[in-house]
Amino acid sequence: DDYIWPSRYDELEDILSLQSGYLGRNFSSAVTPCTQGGNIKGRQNAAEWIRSAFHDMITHDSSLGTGGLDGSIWFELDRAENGALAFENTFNFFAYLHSLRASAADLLAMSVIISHSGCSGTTRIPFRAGRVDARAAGPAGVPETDTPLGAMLERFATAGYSQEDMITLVACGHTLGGVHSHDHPDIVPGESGNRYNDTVVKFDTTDGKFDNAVAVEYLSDNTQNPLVVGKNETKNSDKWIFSSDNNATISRLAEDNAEFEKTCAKIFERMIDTVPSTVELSQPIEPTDIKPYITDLYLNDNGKLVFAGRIRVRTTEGAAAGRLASDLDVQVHHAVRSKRWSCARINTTYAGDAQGLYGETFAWYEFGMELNATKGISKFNIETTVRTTGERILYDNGGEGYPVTDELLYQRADSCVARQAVNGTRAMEATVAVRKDRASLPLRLELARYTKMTGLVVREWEVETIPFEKTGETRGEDDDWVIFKAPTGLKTASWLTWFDIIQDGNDGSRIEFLKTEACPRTSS
Ligand code: HEM
Repeated sequence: DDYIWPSRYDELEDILSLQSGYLGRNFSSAVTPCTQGGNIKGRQNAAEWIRSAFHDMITHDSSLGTGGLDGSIWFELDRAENGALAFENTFNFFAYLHSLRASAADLLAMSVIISHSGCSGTTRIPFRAGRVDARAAGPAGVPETDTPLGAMLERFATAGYSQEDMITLVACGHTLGGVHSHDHPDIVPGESGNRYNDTVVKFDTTDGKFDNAVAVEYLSDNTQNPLVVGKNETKNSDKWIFSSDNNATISRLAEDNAEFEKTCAKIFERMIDTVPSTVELSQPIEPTDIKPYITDLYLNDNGKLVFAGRIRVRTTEGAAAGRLASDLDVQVHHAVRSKRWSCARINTTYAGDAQGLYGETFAWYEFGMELNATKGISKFNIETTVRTTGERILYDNGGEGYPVTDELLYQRADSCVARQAVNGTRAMEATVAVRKDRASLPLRLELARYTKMTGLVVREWEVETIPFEKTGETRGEDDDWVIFKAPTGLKTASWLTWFDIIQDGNDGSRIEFLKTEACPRTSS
C-alpha cells in the first residue's frame, strides 16, 4: 500500500469505499437492489447510469483527443439523440456528492462501477480519478436506432472501438433496462408525455442481473428485445449490430456467463477511461488500509488544543489478518511541535463499521483529546494491537508520520452559517487561530461557490477568494495564537459547500476541504 495521507483523492476514495454503514456515503443505495428505481414505474437507476456514461463517452474522437467521458452530456440534453429522462436523473442522484474534489465526470465513471457491482458483477473494475468536467456541449453523434450500420461502425471506430468492441459494448449495456414508451413511443407503445406512467419492454428476461441472457435469448430466437423484434425493422438496431459479423461476437458472448461478466467489466473499464487527451487519469484508487480523519484541531476556551478525529481500518480480511474490529485496539501517538514524540498515547473507541464494494469492510475508531497548546502538535503515528495475541503494528505514513499543523487552527465552533437568511443570503464567518510567528502573513479563504446554470441539471463551481482580517483577539495558554475572521455570505440554496484556508510564505500552510456547517440552534 503506497498510500500517503493526505491525498487529493481522499474524498473520491471515501465515496468509492464507504458505500453503506457508519459514515457511509451511500452512492450504491440507489442501485440496491439492481432493479431499484425509486418506486417510479419503469425506472432502473443502474441502467440509466450506464446508459448516461455511454452517451457521454461515445462522442470521443481518439485521433483528435476530444470528447469522451467528461460530463458534457448534461449540456446536450436538448439533442434528439439524448432524448430520455435517464441523463437528468443520473446527475440528480449524485449531485450531493459533486464537489471540487469529485467531478461530475468522475462520479459518472464511478456510477458504472457501482451499477455493475450492484447488479451482481463480481469482477473488480478499477476506478481511476481525474476526469475534468466539460463546461459546454461537445460534438453530437450518439448513434440512434435508425442510424445506418456503416455510420454506427464509423462512430465507434472514431471513438477507438472496433466492430467486435461495439457488439460487446452494446450487449453489455443492454443486459440491463429496456426501451421506454416515454422516450420511444414509436418502438414501445404507451404513454409518452407522462414520466410516471412509462411502459418499459426489457432487453432480456433478467433485467436485474449482469448476465448474458441478452445474447442467449437473441440467439435462441425467443427474445423480447424491442431493438431486435420491434415492428419497425429500420429501428431494430441491436439486431443489425449483433448480426453485423454474422453473429460471431454475440455467439461467443452467449457461450459462458462468467466470461461475459469478465468481458463486460473489461470493456466498461475502457468505456469509463475514454477521456479527452488533456485529462491524465490517476492510478487505480485502492481501498486505503489505514486512513485518519481529523475532525477537530482548535483552541478551546481553556486555552487547550482540542485534537479529535477518526481512524478507519480496513477489516476485509478479518481475523486471519489480525483485523477483527472487536479484537483490535487502535491508538494515536502524537509528536509535539518540536517533533519530539509525546509520552502519552491517545486511545480510540470503536464506533461502527462501513461496507464498500466487492465485500470490502472498514471499522471506525474515534478519538478526542485535549493537548497542551504550548507544546503543540506536528504529526502522529497510528498503532494497532490485536487484543488476543498482543500483536502490535505501527503505521507511520511511509516513515514521516501523519502530518498536522498547529500554525493554523480552524475554530469550528466559531465558524458557522446562520440559520436565518437575510435577503436570500445566510451569513457565514470562518474563524482561524494563527500562531503568532505567522500572524503577519496574509491568510485567505478559498470558497467554492456553486451556481445553478440556467436550464441545466449540472452545477458549476467558482472559487472565490476572501481575505481574513485580524480581530485583535488572542488565544491559547500563553496567548500564542491570533484570531482572524473572514465574514461572507452564502445563498440559501447553496449554503452547503466547501472551502480551504490558505496561508502562503515560509513553506505555506493550509487546511483543506472544510465543509460549511449550520450554526447550532439557539433555544429561546
Ligand atoms: C450504438 C448503439 C446503441 C443504440 C442505437 C442504443 C439504443 C438504445 C435505446 C433506443 C434505448 C431505449 C432508451 C429509452 O427508451 O429510454 C437504450 C437503452 C439502454 N441502452 Fe442503449 N443503445 C446503444 C448502445 C448502448 C451501449 C453501448 C450501452 C452501454 C454500454 C447502452 C446502454 C443502454 C442501457 C443500460 C439502456 C437501458 C436504459 C433504461 O432502461 O433506462 N446502449 N439504448
